[in-house]
Amino acid sequence: MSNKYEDDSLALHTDAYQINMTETYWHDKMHYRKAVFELYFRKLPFGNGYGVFAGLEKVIEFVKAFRFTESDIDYLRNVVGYEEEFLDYLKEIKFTGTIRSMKEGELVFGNEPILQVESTLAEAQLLETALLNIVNYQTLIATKASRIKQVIGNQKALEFGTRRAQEMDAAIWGTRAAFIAGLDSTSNVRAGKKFGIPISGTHAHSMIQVYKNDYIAMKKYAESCARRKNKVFIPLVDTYDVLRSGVPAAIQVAKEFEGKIEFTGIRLDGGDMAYLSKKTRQMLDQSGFTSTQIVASSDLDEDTILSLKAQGAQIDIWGIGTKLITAFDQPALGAVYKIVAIEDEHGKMVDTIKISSNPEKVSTPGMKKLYRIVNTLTHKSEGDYIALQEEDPQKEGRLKMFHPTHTFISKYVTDFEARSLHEEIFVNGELVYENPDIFTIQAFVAENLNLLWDEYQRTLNPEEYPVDLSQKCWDNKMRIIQEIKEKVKGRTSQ
Ligand SMILES: Nc1ncnc2c1ncn2[C@@H]1O[C@H](COP(=O)(O)OP(=O)(O)OP(=O)(O)O)[C@@H](O)[C@H]1O
Ligand SMILES: O=P(O)(O)OC[C@H]1O[C@H](OP(=O)(O)OP(=O)(O)O)[C@H](O)[C@@H]1O
Ligand SMILES: O=C(O)c1cccnc1
Repeated sequence: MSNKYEDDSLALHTDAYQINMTETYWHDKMHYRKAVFELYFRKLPFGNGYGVFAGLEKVIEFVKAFRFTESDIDYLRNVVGYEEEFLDYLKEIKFTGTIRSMKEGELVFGNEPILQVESTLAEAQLLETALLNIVNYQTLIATKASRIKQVIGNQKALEFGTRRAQEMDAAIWGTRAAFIAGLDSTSNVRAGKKFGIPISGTHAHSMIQVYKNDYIAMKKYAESCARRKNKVFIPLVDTYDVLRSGVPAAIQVAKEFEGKIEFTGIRLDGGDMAYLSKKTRQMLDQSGFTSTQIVASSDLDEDTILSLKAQGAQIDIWGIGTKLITAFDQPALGAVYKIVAIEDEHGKMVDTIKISSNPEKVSTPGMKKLYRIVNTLTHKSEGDYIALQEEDPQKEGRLKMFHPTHTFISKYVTDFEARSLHEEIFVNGELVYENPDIFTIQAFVAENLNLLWDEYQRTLNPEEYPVDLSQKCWDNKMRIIQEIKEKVKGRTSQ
């Protein structure tokens, strides 16, 4: 081992600047002031019409365990040399605040708070990097998986990506995110054990290469399948020649082992999979194996799957690896963590804002609540609605919803239910929320998608889903922007 520190606590899984800022606040006696931060992204990934939130389970694990260990303190002393009293303060720090969050599997859109941290300034600041790290990755993968699932429909999808994932944690948590967004199983056995995700597995080309012959390898494999409880036999048929060797060998072995194995499928991993799957289907059917399914894998994503389906490929099950687990076409979600309110010297909460020349990047100040406005006649969502904490949109008989930058785009909604999208996860440092099991979360995603019109769900050029501010929230934002402009003007004219 290249280091002399005995543990690897996660409190240091942060950017150095977070500790630098915390030290400044501590020295200035600002560290204990109450602050509110919000985590959100601005733009949906992959041009998708919605995102699927994942990451809360790991956020809970992280916050629960958040403590600097002796060796963390030693390390900070040795490499930065922070003053001892500050290190003493860090030694004692743990999370004492409140976290509100969307539930895992909730649909999420740009510019709405996924998660809010209300705590001391120091604690809230020190959580930033890890929270973003977790939510950015898992939400990205869940969203990619949901796109793939849109195209696959009711057919089965198997997650195969571990070998290509950006390291071990990404494989484990990525496959969990993919499962909650609608995939059916994982090839990662540890993820199966850790999260209860169903596991599945066929075999690799190497096994055929070892025996140098499709028929002999498949026969040996069938013998071992026959010894297993589930008896499942899914040979890979494309090592040498799909139609002349792989499929005929699989059929021959399946006939010889009839009653001893379950010939549930064959796997195709290359070549022209539209053509090969159609021919394979014919061969299986002609041999009486009409219920044996065709599994396809090989660099699949929503585009290749859509194209294969359009070509009439006879594929029943899709194995998806690299392009899903690495979010190949967009490797990062840009979620940010912004302070929206801070306690002043009189104990009063004051709203804060970050101005940008790009209107879409100006943060929305204040402590806010997030609602999904569900039309009670159509049972579809009219959009999401961000209101100030003291407001209750459900009390409005006629709710005005308008676009926060193009305000002339507006509508009134009358028959609606304003569903609050935030749950309390921690209250005053206590964990008060129990995350549901992964099957419940998966069902929750499907339920949530039912609330969205198809126009928001298509994978290509979906309609923009409304995420609106209440009039009061919008007025508050404009007032604060105006105040800041006045202040800046005052300074430049001095
Ligand atoms: N009929 C098809 N239409 C569109 N895309 C296809 C079709 N058949 C296969 N593909 C996709 O084309 C790509 C195939 O690329 P490539 O030819 O490099 O791989 P391969 O045939 O699997 O070869 P190998 O097995 O040697 O890696 C994969 O992404 C695969 O999913
Ligand atoms: O293509 P992906 O979507 O990433 O799916 C996973 C891939 O991993 C395996 O290939 P690999 O070449 O690693 O091993 P093999 O010898 O089993 O083909 C498998 O055959 C898939 O092609
Ligand atoms: O079980 C499989 O077929 C599998 C697993 C991981 C990667 N590729 C294929």
